[in-house]
Amino acid sequence: MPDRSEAIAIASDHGGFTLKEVLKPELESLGCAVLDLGPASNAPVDYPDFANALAAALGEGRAQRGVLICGSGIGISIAANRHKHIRAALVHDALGARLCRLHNDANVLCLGERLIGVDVAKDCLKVFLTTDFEGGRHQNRVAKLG
Ligand SMILES: O=C(CO)[C@H](O)[C@H](O)[C@H](O)COP(=O)(O)O
Repeated sequence: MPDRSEAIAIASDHGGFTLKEVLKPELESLGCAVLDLGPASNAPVDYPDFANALAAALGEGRAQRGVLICGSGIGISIAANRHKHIRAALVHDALGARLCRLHNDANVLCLGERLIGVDVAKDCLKVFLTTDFEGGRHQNRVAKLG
């Protein structure tokens, strides 16, 4: 289980709003404090604004890891990875969620609401939160990401 003191920030655009609302109680049931950075409805918004808000929350220590959702997961992951302290992984299944933690020490999970089902998304979330970075040969590689 995740560290109970860990806060997880979550944000989306309109294309990821419904899945964001589904995953919030999942995060709580996993013992995480949830920092919802919006949006508050599925009215059209621009995904970079929400990726930037989440990056700021992690940079300021208001959350330790994050979840970002848009329609495909692509735009919001691109936006998040423009921040040096963010390692955002766009994931489509539990194996991807596991590998992005084991090998890449990803600190942000990105999902595409229009591409994956709710149960797969819940699996990805749980695996992302419960898998530790392997370190070892991966440590230097991750350090070289900047
Ligand atoms: O950024 C994306 C695609 O790379 C996301 O899927 C967005 O949610 C999507 O582009 C939003 O599209 P919409 O037609 O404006 O709903």
